[in-house]
Formats: sequence, structure tokens, C-alpha cells
Amino acid sequence: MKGKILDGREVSKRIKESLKERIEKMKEERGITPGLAVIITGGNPSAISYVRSLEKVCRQTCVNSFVYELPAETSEEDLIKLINELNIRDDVNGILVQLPLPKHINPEEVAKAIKPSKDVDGFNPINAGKLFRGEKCLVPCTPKGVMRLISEYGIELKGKKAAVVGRSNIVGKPVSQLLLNKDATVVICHSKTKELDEELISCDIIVSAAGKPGFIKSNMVKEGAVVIDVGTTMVEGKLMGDVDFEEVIEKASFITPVPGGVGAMTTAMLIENVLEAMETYD
Ligand SMILES: NC(=O)C1=CN([C@@H]2O[C@H](COP(=O)(O)OP(=O)(O)OC[C@H]3O[C@@H](n4cnc5c(N)ncnc54)[C@H](OP(=O)(O)O)[C@@H]3O)[C@@H](O)[C@H]2O)C=CC1
Ligand SMILES: Nc1nc(=O)c2c([nH]1)NC[C@@H]1CN(c3ccc(C(=O)N[C@@H](CCC(=O)O)C(=O)O)cc3)C=[N+]21
Repeated sequence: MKGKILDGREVSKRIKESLKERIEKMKEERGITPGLAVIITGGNPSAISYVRSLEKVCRQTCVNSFVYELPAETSEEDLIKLINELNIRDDVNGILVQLPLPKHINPEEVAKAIKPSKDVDGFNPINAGKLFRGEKCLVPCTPKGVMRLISEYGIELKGKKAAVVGRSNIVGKPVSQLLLNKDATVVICHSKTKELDEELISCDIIVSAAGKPGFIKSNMVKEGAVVIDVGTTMVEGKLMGDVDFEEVIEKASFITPVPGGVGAMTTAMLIENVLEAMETYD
């Protein structure tokens, strides 16, 4: 089977157009413009690529963006001080802190500092807890983008067996929870998983978020499986996914490319979350 491409770029283009219309209307009728603050500490290449993408998307959708590029040496205290300032600013509706954080900064303390109603990447334990319990909340952008892409292509999840590779708080765990909410049977795999190949080959859906370029090979994929590649690792200036695309497309029924797959959805979901934060939680 030669798989069909899940075209994140195309789907996100449609979503962004409709978000732009909503934002323009908001400006006309209420004289307000959404604002997003993004904080990046240090020079992680994949995070830099994300910041560049989302500056562009903010321009496309008429959202004000405030980017704070802080040095890797920034103290936890200074970072939290900045977050506290942003928490009370009226022109900032969403706050995104880019991961990974430098080693001396505790991500849990940072997550707790973000005001839940401005927490557009669902990072705060209040939002994470609500997601876990199936309550309405701000859902992390990448997992939300994965789910939207799956639903846009009419892919049924009920009763399907899904594997998630990775268990981070920002991708692996929330995407597993969202798949479970859609009645999939979910296996969460990580670096200590024994026989990863055996787990994956039995699955109808694979979502990989390990950050290991090219490590999902066709011998790990069941004929006709849906393969979603979240990985974005910069290798020699090129963005690489976790999946060996050329090999795996021959077996999958659907597959996401990198770039042009999940990453493109993530930025669209971020703008959607800024609007949601603005309209629902303030
Ligand atoms: N497209 C997008 O929009 C986004 C892309 N990303 C990308 O997704 C990737 C993952 O991000 P993130 O979740 O933050 O990363 P983390 O580094 O926090 O998590 C990686 C996870 O992968 C697991 N893992 C690592 N190696 C293996 C292996 N060989 N076999 C099985 N599991 C493994 C780790 O297991 P363990 O827990 O045991 O260490 C860990 O749970 C990165 O490439 C990142 O850049 C991230 C966010 C958004
Ligand atoms: N709190 C937090 N949340 C994140 O979601 C998060 C993060 N930290 N840290 C870094 C990673 C990486 N990430 C990307 C998202 C979109 C693109 C993206 O838009 N990529 C485009 C192409 C970009 C290009 O071609 O340069 C695409 O895939 O089509 C890339 C990378 C989000 N991350």
C-alpha cells in the first residue's frame, strides 16, 4: 500500500484563514487584538524553528506577538518574574514557554507560574489535570494538532490500537490521553520499553514523539497503519522527523511529512488557543 499524505500545511492554511477572519471581526467590532508572548531560553534549534514559524503565523493571522529571547544563563527567578509580568498584562492573552528549558531551571516551577487562563500550551498542572479528567481546558498545541489532523481526514479511532512513542508532559502524555478519550486502546512507549518493534507492529496508529531522526522503520509498522510523526530534530540545518518517511510510506495508509505535517498544525492550534484563552477564560 502506498500511503496518503496527511497534509498539515493544507489543513492548517484553512484553519488559519478562518482564524484570521474571526480576529479581524474582533478588531472591527470590539477594537481588540489578541496578543501572544513567547519565551525562548537558549538556542535549541528546534525551538528556534518553532519561534520563526509562529512569528510568521502571528503575522498571517493578525495576532500581536511578543518574543522574549533570553540567554541560556537566565535564572529561574528571572524567568518567573517575566512570566508574572506577562500574567497581568492586558495586551497578552497567551503565554508560551519554549521547551527544553536549561538544566538549572525546573520546568514544574515554570509551569505553575503561568496563569492557567493564559496557558496556551496547557503546561500548568491545572490544565494538565483537567485534560486528564476530560474537562474543558487549554489543550497543548501539538497533541491538539495531531487530533485535528486525524479528524480532518475522517480517520476513526474507536476501538483502534494506538501506540505513542514518548511520554513527555507536552506531547506524549497528553496525546495518549486524547487518543484514549476517543476510545482508542493506547500503548505508551518510552526509552525503557522492551521490544518496541513488537509493540508498534501490532498497532493501527503510531504517533512518534521521541526526537530520534529516522528511527521508525518500515519493519516496525503494520500494513495499512496510520503514522503520525511529531519529531522535529534539526540535522545539518534540515528539520527531520522520527519516521523513515520513504520506507514507511510504502506500508502506511496515511502518513505525515516533516515539515508540512504536525508542525504546521501546531502553530495553527496555538493561534486557536490564544483565541480560546481570550474568549473563554477571561
Ligand atoms: N511538531 C511539533 O509541533 C513538535 C515537535 N516536537 C518534537 O518532538 C520530539 C519530542 O519532543 P518532547 O516530547 O518535548 O521530547 P522529550 O525529550 O521530552 O521526550 C522524548 C520522549 O521520547 C522517549 N524516547 C527517546 N528515545 C527513545 C527510544 N529510542 N525509544 C523509545 N522512546 C524513546 C523518551 O523516553 P524517556 O521518557 O524514557 O526518556 C521521552 O519520553 C522532539 O523532536 C521535539 O522537537 C515537540 C513538540 C512539538
Ligand atoms: N512548550 C513548547 N511547545 C511546543 O510545541 C514546542 C516547544 N515547546 N519546543 C520546541 C518544539 C518544536 N516545535 C515545533 C513546532 C512547529 C514547527 C513548525 O512549524 N514546523 C514547520 C516547518 C518549519 C520549517 O520548515 O522551518 C513544519 O513542520 O511544517 C517546528 C517545531 C514545537 N515545540
